[in-house]
Amino acid sequence: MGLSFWVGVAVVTLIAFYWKRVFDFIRNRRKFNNEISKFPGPPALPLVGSTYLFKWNVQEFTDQIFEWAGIFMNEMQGACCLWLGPFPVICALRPEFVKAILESNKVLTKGKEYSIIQKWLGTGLLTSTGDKWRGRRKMLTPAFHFNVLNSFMSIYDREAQILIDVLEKEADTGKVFNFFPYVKRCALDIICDTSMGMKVNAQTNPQHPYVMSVQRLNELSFTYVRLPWMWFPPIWYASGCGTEYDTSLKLVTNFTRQVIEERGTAFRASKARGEELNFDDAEYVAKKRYAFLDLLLSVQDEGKLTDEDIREEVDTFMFEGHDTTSSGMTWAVWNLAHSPSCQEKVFEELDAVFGDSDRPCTNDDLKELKYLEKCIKETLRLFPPVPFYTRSVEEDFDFNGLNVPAGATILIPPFVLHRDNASFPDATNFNPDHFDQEHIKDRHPFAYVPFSAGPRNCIGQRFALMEEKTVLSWFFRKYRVEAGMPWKENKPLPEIITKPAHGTPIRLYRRNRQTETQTSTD
Ligand code: HEM
Repeated sequence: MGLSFWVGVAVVTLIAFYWKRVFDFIRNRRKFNNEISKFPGPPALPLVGSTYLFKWNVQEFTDQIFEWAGIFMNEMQGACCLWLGPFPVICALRPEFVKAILESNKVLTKGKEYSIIQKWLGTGLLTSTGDKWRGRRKMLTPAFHFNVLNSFMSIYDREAQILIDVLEKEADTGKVFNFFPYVKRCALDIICDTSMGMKVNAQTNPQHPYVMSVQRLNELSFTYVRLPWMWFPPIWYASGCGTEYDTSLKLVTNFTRQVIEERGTAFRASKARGEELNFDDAEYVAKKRYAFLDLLLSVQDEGKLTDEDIREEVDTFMFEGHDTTSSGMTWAVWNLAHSPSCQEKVFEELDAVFGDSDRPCTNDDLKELKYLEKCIKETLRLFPPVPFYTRSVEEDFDFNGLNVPAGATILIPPFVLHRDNASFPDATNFNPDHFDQEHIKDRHPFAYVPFSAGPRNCIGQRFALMEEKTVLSWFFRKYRVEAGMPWKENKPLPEIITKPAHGTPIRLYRRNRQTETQTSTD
């Protein structure tokens, strides 16, 4: 008897043995497909889904997303289905649906795409779920106590001043240069110091191996998320991405482990001297200059965290806490470079608060910088640093009779929601007045969700706004910018973190009457 006979016998035996499971699987899959097929969406083929339609060029892909969103926004309560290979992704295109998802305590688990960053971040706050996430969220919330954030002001301020200094060489040359890498290194220095109490000095030492590896991990993670065939390890490794990812990962995680060890030794020594962590005493916190890591070490002392638990949380802050803010700041500079009248209003506000002094920026100053804040918020609207985020549906989710079956993924795309003219008149243009109180009150609160919302919102929101305001206040105290490329030519690339396709090409001028008069006659 030939091999095919025995294979046939094996298959029949397996089916006979597992018939109930096979039967349940087929029945559930049919029910699932039936539910999903009710959602409108671009055409899909078996196995490849809609990916065969995807434009290869990321910029063209961005345009394609907007085109599809425009078509499906007004159907099925703003829900449509995009098949990413064999996986259906339900996209939430209207604020009412977004609210139902983000406020729900049932849809808290992140989507499958987060698996690539899990290799780096483990199951830290961003990627964990269930009781682990709840426990960690409770544990980490005190780290964002306003006394702690206020104590970070001196770090934001110091790094902003270094940024101003390193930019000196670009000022008044009349040459176009890319501002983005400068602000990125500034944000990286800020997050290293605030989360680990460690200075990597990326602004003055850009070739630092840690700095370069963090950058590479972010880029490779996006390649993984966008190309579903990379989810198969043989292809991921054959492409070279897998090996490069692993090498960068080793370097980054070893660096964090070493910092934890060193800081842990210092922490235990101070504890032996009788010093206790106390966030309620503002003066004490300011003097001690805690990093997030110190809070984690104090919790470890109570036996609640291992070294590896601490590592995943520190790396989560590193991942979430610098690409996001640098994206926000670089786009803000880009927008203001294209809006001289708005830039002028920023100058007026800054001059009213600081005059021509070079004194540090304080938390009280930040409260005065209301127009700058509107510019930052408007930038987060047009170019949300996190362009989309996802949730895994673990039990059927009902919204006004619309059933999203268990097993589906829901995608929330601030990038699309924020450009809906129904919520933001003239939505594709930069206009800080969108954040005037009278406009905010007329808008659905979930039409604007750059930091997500509900129980899994961004824990670093206040940190981010304080950092961006401080750095930009220094930048515009010192410099005036002009755009080095037309607005429409520099499209946003909705990678894991939104980036400008051509960087941030600008010309920089010192803010003083003499040079401003000179450049205006150039
Ligand atoms: C402009 C800057 C920032 C933006 C736009 C932003 C945006 C977001 C968004 C949209 C989420 C939800 C992601 C999801 O559901 O998958 C999130 C979560 C998170 N963010 Fe941010 N973020 C920013 C800055 C920061 C900073 C500075 C930190 C830390 C210092 C931080 C730490 C986190 C953490 C830990 C989470 C996970 C929270 C949880 O699941 O409980 N973020 N952020």
